[in-house]
Amino acid sequence: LLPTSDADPFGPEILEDPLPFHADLRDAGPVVHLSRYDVYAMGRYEHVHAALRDWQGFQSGAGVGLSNFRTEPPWRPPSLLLESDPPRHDAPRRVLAGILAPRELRRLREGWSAVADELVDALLAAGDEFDAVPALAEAFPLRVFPDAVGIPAEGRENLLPYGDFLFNAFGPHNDLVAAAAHRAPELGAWVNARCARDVLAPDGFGARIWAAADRGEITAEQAPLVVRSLLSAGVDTTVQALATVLHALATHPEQWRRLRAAPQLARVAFDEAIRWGSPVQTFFRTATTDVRVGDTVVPDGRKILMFLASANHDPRRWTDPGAFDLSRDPSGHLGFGFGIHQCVGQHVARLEAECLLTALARRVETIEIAGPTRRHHNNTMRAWGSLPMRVG
Ligand code: HEM
Ligand SMILES: CC(C)Cc1ccc(C(=O)O)cc1
Repeated sequence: LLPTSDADPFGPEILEDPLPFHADLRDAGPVVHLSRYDVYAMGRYEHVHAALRDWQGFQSGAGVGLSNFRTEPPWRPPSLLLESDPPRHDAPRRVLAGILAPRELRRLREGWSAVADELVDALLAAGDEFDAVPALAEAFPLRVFPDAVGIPAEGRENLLPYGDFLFNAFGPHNDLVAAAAHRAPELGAWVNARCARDVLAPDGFGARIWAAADRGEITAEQAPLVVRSLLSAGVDTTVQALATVLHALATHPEQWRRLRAAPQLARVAFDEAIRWGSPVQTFFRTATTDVRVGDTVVPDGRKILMFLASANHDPRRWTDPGAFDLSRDPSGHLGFGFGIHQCVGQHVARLEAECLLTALARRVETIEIAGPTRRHHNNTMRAWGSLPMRVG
């Protein structure tokens, strides 16, 4: 018998605190029918992991949001990576994986570390209390990533509302989407204009995508869409992942002390925070045939909602999943996805985190929450609106 629930995972109660719902979802079985949206939800590590591996059975080409591209027009031209299946997915993925490979990022490390050091020094000079969301989690990615892509300086403040709308748009057309829908056309036009070859700096990620088109690895028509993928996925995600790791360290002093004693733990701290907090909470796949999950058959064409955050707390896979623990090996977490669509920008994110956390660990002895924290609700992202912080 297929368990069913009328819960609303995109409503304010669950967006504010999803953990009880995740526990109920895992306990109910491998698949639960969500009657409110007529979709199939998976919360256990084993099944989310298996579905992400099985790109033939669980496709991305019909969109990774609630909207089914087989029946509804997407609000923007589909991504050649995120919303594509092989073979269309292959060349754009290969190009971007090459440009964002760890060895290609080495040239950025020195400059990004210097920006992180400067940012932390300036913050400490201004006082010992600040809101870590604007002052660190937003400021650092916005200082280094748009430059690395090579977009012009003006208007970069559009990147965050564009991302917020994009991540809301993967969910239902609820109040969160309605509140920002009026800005979508203007934000979309602004982002699209920054994917054109002539506005991109000669040595950034964007120019390297266009150079791949010159070499025939992708077409000239595909190049701007691949640049758009960077501007879509590369900002809000790292902002909220940095906010997540800063909140985790500020609320776990013993883990902060371990990081200070060994700053090389910065990368483990970041991945453990992504497992523990899962800034990207959910996204969908679409069944390409009648697919079996556990003893349930999900019919062809139906949407499957994958709860990465629940899988990252599944006690069948993790010991004491609720603990934020730098001695744990977080590898295998699903916070970057898994399989052919696994985050192609994860090394960029890890380098940003390493630079910022190392700068902090070297300059600050204690960090703690200094006032009421506030969540920012989004249909896909677990986000912080405000993290008042005190450093010592
Ligand atoms: C900590 C920060 C980040 C998190 C948590 C994150 C999370 C994810 C996840 C879960 C996926 C898989 C989506 C799916 O399977 O449908 C993904 C894919 C992707 N990410 Fe990230 N991401 C992060 C940072 C970045 C950055 C910095 C970039 C660009 C530089 C980026 C670019 C992409 C792209 C282009 C895809 C699509 C890959 C494909 O479909 O082949 N992400 N990301
Ligand atoms: C977690 C993912 C949904 C983040 C993401 C967003 C957008 C794109 C794109 O290719 O536009 C890729 C990845």
